Amino acid sequence: MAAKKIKEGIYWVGAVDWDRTIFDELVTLPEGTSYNAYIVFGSGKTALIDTVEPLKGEELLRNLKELKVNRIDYIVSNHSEQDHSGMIPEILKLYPEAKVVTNKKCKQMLIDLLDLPENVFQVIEDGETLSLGDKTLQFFLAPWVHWPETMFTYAVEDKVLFTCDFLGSHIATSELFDTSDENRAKVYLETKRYYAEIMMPFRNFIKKHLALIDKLQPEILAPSHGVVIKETEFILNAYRRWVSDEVKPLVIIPFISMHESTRRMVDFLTSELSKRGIAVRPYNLTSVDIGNVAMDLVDAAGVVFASPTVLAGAHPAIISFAYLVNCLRPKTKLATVIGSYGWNGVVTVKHIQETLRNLKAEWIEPVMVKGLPKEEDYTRLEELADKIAEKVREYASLKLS
Ligand SMILES: Cc1cc2nc3c(=O)[nH]c(=O)nc-3n(C[C@H](O)[C@H](O)[C@H](O)COP(=O)(O)O)c2cc1C
Repeated sequence: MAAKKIKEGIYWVGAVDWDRTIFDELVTLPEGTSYNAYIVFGSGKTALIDTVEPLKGEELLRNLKELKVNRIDYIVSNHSEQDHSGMIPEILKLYPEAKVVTNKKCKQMLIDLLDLPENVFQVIEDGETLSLGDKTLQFFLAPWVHWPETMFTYAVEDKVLFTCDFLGSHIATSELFDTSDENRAKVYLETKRYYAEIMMPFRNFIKKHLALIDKLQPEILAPSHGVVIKETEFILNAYRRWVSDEVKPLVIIPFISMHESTRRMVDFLTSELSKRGIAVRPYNLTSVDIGNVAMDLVDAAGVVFASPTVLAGAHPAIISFAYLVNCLRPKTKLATVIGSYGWNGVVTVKHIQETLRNLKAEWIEPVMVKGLPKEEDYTRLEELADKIAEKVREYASLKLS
């Protein structure tokens, strides 16, 4: 994709990965992705802000050539992960006069990850500025979105904030900005997916970073994946909702069933919750896109883990999912377990609860059934639906922060 102008003297020079389907060997990419690098031409100096995934490095080099960039004074590194930093060694070869501008932690990580030598760095502190002549860059440490060394770079006069992974989305597009109506829904969805999969564990750090952005009042948010954002409030408001403690009256039921017993319980509970006016979404974990479940976890009030007992514990697919939920630390307020067993179902409940030790949710009494659910088991599920519905209403009506 050719270089694109953002403002006078500021250009997108990144790369678009149209057909990438998975990231970190974990996260699916229904819309592909992009690696956004930017160049800022001041009257005196030129700064490149982040680079791209080395597999797409040719695209970055082509864009620099197209813009006739014959000197780079600074390579600003907002984040040391290789999809943004991986081309720094190549850029240093082509522009040996350049200094890598970053914070102390990021410097060490770049040395560790890319084997860069000590002498290429210029270390900055939180809030420090760097003059490019008629343009100024200011750096703000923004730890844990999503690594400890992450930071933002602000083009002060132009009011463009380069946030690296923060506020990003995995979208491959030829559109630089998010302005078209058709694009809006996609940007919202993919930004939510990105938040759910990458940023959600860092909710409390993000609250602080949003407060900083409120102070800066940038006109443009330029993340390192997906579209560049002109309608800043559209994305910032979404983030504000996601990181708040408010939940929606939604219950998700991730489930596995080998011989249909657990599935019958899931179908029945789904219907009973729906009858009680609670939004509910069962997810069969054998075929689901985990990103979709993660998006619901952003604001669901409750999760019901539904599993058969297998070899003295829960089904491994449920445990694998529960492990992920434990890492993502959603704000889910209540949780419970349902499922079927042959001779001992207690172990299943314990296995799931132990896996979810980071989840700060209220645990509701589980319903475990021997074999297929019978009349009295359906009655227990009705009672469970009553309890869940009552609690969900209570939690979803609270304005917690
Ligand atoms: C491979 C396998 C291992 C099992 N291990 C246990 C077990 O350790 N403890 C137990 O109580 N039941 C065990 N069972 C029995 C199932 O939990 C029981 O059949 C249950 O009703 C299956 O639920 P489903 O129909 O939702 O798959 C096992 C079943 C299978 C197929």
